[in-house]
Amino acid sequence: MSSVTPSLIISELSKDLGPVPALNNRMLRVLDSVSLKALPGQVTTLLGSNGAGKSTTLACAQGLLRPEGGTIELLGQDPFGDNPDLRSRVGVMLQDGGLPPSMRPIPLLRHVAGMYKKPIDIDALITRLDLESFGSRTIRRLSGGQKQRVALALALAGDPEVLFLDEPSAGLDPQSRQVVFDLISEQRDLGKAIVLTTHLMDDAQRLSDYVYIIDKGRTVAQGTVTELTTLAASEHENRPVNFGASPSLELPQPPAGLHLSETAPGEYHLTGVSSAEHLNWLTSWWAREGILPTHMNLQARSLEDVFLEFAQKEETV
Ligand SMILES: Nc1ncnc2c1ncn2[C@@H]1O[C@H](COP(=O)(O)OP(=O)(O)OP(=O)(O)O)[C@@H](O)[C@H]1O
Repeated sequence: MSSVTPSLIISELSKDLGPVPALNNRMLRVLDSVSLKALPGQVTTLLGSNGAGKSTTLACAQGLLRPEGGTIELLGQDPFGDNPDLRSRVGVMLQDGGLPPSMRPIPLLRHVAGMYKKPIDIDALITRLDLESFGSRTIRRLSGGQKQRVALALALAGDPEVLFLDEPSAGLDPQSRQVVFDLISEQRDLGKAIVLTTHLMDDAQRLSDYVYIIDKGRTVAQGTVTELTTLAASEHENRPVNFGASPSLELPQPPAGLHLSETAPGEYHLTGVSSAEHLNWLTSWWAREGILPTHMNLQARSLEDVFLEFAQKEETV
């Protein structure tokens, strides 16, 4: 990571919640040594399954939940300290919305914006998020996706330096999702530090500058999407190759660890590829037999592959 001053630094965070009846009313350790940094001008993503501890991490980072251990520095300050100005520099979109059910979205948004010294251009935001299309309804009558859009608008109202977005695309239709993604990217380009949570690999892959994979309350991996996908490729050793050639080729016996098959007439699939030698074996066979493939690709690993491997690895530890 670069030498830019992080907007958020979390070190060795631990948090207990409960008491939990299923644990004889003992407390449950939901965060265990989570550390992360979020830089301005970047989308930092906490990626993890349901219950991994993402929302709890965000709640601690915002000063809403006091941790049992570890330190948090938000815009250089202690989020639990007496610093009223800090709140106005941070925008929050909670998972459950936390919106007042009897209010209408637009008056609420204007009211909230009025509380900030330098609010964002509210009219432009209303248009971008198409809030007018359901503006006459109270919040309790809005759909889940409509509430999400209102919650995002409220988070942006004060033109904050740091944005905490808990599952920002949950429940959105494809069009609204695109609008939300565009808004997040624009805020990032304006230099805001965006910390978002998701369990959706596609969202993480599309939006993130830096990803922390959280599993069972621990940070199990971190890096840019490229770093994570290439790291896992070298560690876990399987980059399948697909190629097309004449149908029903006589397939040679590949070296140990590789498996070659014809998946459809003229379509072939080689799994277990983990080194240049494996590709050399493949192309040597082609050269020997005079095979010129019609197409070939080395299957890129997705964040999902990486995520599943880390989650599996944790289970077997
Ligand atoms: N008040 C509570 N008492 C006991 N356990 C709790 C409480 N709140 C949350 N938990 C537990 O803490 C763990 C982490 O929850 P958290 O909401 O942080 O996960 P998450 O990663 O945000 O999940 P999701 O993607 O489902 O929102 C879960 O196992 C959850 O059941």
